[in-house]
Amino acid sequence: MSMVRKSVLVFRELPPDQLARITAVHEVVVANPRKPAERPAFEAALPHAHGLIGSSHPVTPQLLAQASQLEVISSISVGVDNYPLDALRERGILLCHTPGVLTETTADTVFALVMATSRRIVELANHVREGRWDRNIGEDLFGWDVHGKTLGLLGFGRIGQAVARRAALGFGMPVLYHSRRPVDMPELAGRAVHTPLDRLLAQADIVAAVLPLTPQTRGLMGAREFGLMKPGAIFVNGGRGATVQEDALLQALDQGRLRAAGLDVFATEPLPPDSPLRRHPRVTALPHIGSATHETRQAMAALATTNLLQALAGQRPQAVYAGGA
Ligand SMILES: NC(=O)c1ccc[n+]([C@@H]2O[C@H](COP(=O)([O-])OP(=O)(O)OC[C@H]3O[C@@H](n4cnc5c(N)ncnc54)[C@H](O)[C@@H]3O)[C@@H](O)[C@H]2O)c1
Ligand SMILES: O=C(O)[C@H](O)CO
Repeated sequence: MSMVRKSVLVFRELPPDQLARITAVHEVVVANPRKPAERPAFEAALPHAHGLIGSSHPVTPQLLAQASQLEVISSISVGVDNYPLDALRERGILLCHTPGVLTETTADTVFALVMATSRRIVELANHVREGRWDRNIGEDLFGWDVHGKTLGLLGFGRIGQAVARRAALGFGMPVLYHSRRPVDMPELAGRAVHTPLDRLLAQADIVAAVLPLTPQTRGLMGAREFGLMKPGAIFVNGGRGATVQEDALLQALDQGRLRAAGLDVFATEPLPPDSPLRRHPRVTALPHIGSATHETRQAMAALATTNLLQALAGQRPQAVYAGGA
């Protein structure tokens, strides 16, 4: 790799071993703009930065305009909705991300939400914790079987396919999926069927979204779509919050149309303190933990660091989302 020292701005904490790989080659400033005390250092470093590495902070076109030296942004995420794709393309700035290394972990989280909502795991664990388990439970606390139910997947990329494997092979669930194009998955032997959105919503018992946020998917699930779902169905979201119109979801829950919702992602994160989704009795809400295990976050940081170092050395990075000459 090239030994030309460049300037790197780390805008989210990196594990020490990955930070050391960068400091061995480049000048590094670590400053998280989400922390008010670190914001001035972030702003001071931005005009000199050749590389940015981090996640969770929206890189606006205004912010990008200040980064006049920028060659690469290496995101520690697979989702790239925080970045201004057109402006990056226009300036020939590379955008790298971390596909693949978080697929299985995120699929585990999505499936955990399917299980938790169907079997009322959090609600019933609280029942025990709060000292209310004083007799055999009755029908009012029974759950709903997962095995054998029809799963509808919105999005059938890396994560959608990993969820489908769990569902079809582990739980005997027929899978319907909605995606931009049909996918050949020989290991599922026809048990995952490409299906138009409206038909999927009408036929699935459990609908799980694992979509990226794009202009086409923003607000995809609204009142009409929740209205098409089977009465008593479950909705899970492990993709991006803004693909769902949250008011419409709340209405479907309050009207008793939906049995429950399991959500890892929200239109605004962290979820505002007064959001009804925080305390709704039929909602299992998680703080965006899809990929949040020690092993996976380490693998994401390592891949993002490799992407950054390769780009700054003039090589084609391992996982480029867009851009570059
Ligand atoms: N909850 C989490 O912590 C977490 C973790 C990882 C990823 N994610 C989110 O999950 C998304 C998917 O990740 P992936 O690795 O599976 O991505 P991917 O690119 O492999 O798959 C995306 C899928 O969405 C489909 N799609 C895209 N636009 C569509 C549209 N307009 N209509 C129908 N289908 C459409 C594609 O056809 C594809 O099947 C990421 O972009 C990210 O936003 C969330
Ligand atoms: O897109 C991703 O990688 C996840 O949401 C984690 O940020």
